[in-house]
Amino acid sequence: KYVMDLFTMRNIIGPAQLPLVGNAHQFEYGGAAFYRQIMEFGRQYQDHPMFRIWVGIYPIVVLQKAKSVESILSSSKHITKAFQYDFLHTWLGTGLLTSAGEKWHSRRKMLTPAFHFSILQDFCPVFSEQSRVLLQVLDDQLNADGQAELDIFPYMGRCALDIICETAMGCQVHAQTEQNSEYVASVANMSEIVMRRLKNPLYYSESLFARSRLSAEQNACLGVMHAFTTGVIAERRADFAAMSEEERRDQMAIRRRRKRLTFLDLLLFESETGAKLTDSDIREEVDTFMFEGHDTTAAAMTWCLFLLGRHPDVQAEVHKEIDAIWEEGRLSPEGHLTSECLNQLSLLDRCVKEALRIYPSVPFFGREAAEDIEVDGYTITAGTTVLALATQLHRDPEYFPEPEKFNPDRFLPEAVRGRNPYAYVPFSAGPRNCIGAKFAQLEEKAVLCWFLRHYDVTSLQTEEEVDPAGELILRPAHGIRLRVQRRNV
Ligand code: HEM
Repeated sequence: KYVMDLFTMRNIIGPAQLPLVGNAHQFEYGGAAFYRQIMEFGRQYQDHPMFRIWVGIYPIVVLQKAKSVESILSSSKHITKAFQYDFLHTWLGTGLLTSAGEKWHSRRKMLTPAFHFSILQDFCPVFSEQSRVLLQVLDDQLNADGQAELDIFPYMGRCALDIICETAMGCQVHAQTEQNSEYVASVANMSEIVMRRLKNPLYYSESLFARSRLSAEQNACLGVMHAFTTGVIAERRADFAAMSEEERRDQMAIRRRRKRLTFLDLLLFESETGAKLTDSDIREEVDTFMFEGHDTTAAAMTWCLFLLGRHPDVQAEVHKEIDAIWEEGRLSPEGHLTSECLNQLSLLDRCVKEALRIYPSVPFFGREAAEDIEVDGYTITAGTTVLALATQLHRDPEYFPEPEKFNPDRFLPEAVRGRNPYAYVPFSAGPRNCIGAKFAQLEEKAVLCWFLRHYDVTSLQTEEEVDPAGELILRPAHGIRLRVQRRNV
């Protein structure tokens, strides 16, 4: 296979490789340096629809143009994740993100209703309540002038964790008030470990990896993360078990009618009735949604605040748009932001989209070519790992002139009209797109709306200083330092 791959890949441009080692000896060890390196490859080969790298004997074809990405993402054939996702199995099992075939199809069908638009509206009060907790926590950090300088990323991580636990799992973990970030920190470590493994072909062997220091670190992270998710399931299961059979069915009937079936309730319900999910089936989905549902939005909100802190003119306009909600009395009678309010925040919406263009929370995602594919005149053979590099794709000057510039107007309706939809894919696209995309966008806007209603932000780092680290999530390697100043509202 290796020799065949060497032959078929010969036409695809990429850095010179060594026999058997490929480019592995060149890969930078740290996440931030690796991100810079991959982006540099992208720039070097920007006139090509793709480039290839070799991790030992395994080729990876990196797609960085809308048309080449389209040929993979739009197809219902190439929906199996690249074999490198197997490195996530000890953590996420074969939950929705990592599963394939019939298992993926049936789970996707089962879980889609839990993120239906009508349910999202019910989550809005939670978004507001948890944002208020965030404001209290931040207020405690302010000095007498109502000011503080802090790294905002961990605060966003804990806020997003509280939100996903309450909305999807129906349980409160109080990560914000108890400053409990052991789970959040373990997710960050795990993400780094998986990336280190991905870059080192020796660690593709389970037995070699099991003997490494990295594997011991991974086990420690898994202990923390699985204990956390097991606790969440146990709490919800106890509530569930306390009900009689009839009550349970009634509860489900009531919730279904009101369309308020939380994600975890749905799994527990299915475990007792239809699909007969086992405990480990439930755990892998809870692990998957807990990770995908908090780390991605935390990074997205953080990067958006960083960019607004770099562009005070745009921030001033966002403040005006947000203040109008309070001035015109558009909050719900309970004082929450409603989905209608949030849908009217068109400038904030464009800022969120533009931030996801420059700093997509999921910087790359991979598929296995299900059959030989012709892409822009190149043949990619069946079984090859294909990677969509969102960070580079989103910087294609054909669609985004002056790509490094923060310009929310790129997402005005007239600018979007006619643009190839595959030029911008922060939530991936096609059948295996992000199931939580709408949830994420609403949550981001709600939290940012509360945040910016109460604070002015100034970024204390420049774009050159923030150093994004390209791991499973695009996280700021040294945090995002902001000066927050309480507003007079
Ligand atoms: C700004 C926030 C988010 C971004 C940028 C994002 C992005 C993505 C991307 C790019 C993928 C495809 C990954 C791949 O193919 O490897 C994905 C898949 C997924 N996302 Fe998100 N996501 C976000 C928020 C969320 C939230 C809030 C949830 C859950 C509530 C979620 C749950 C999932 C799941 C379960 C998948 C796998 C879907 C499947 O394969 O069928 N994501 N997301």
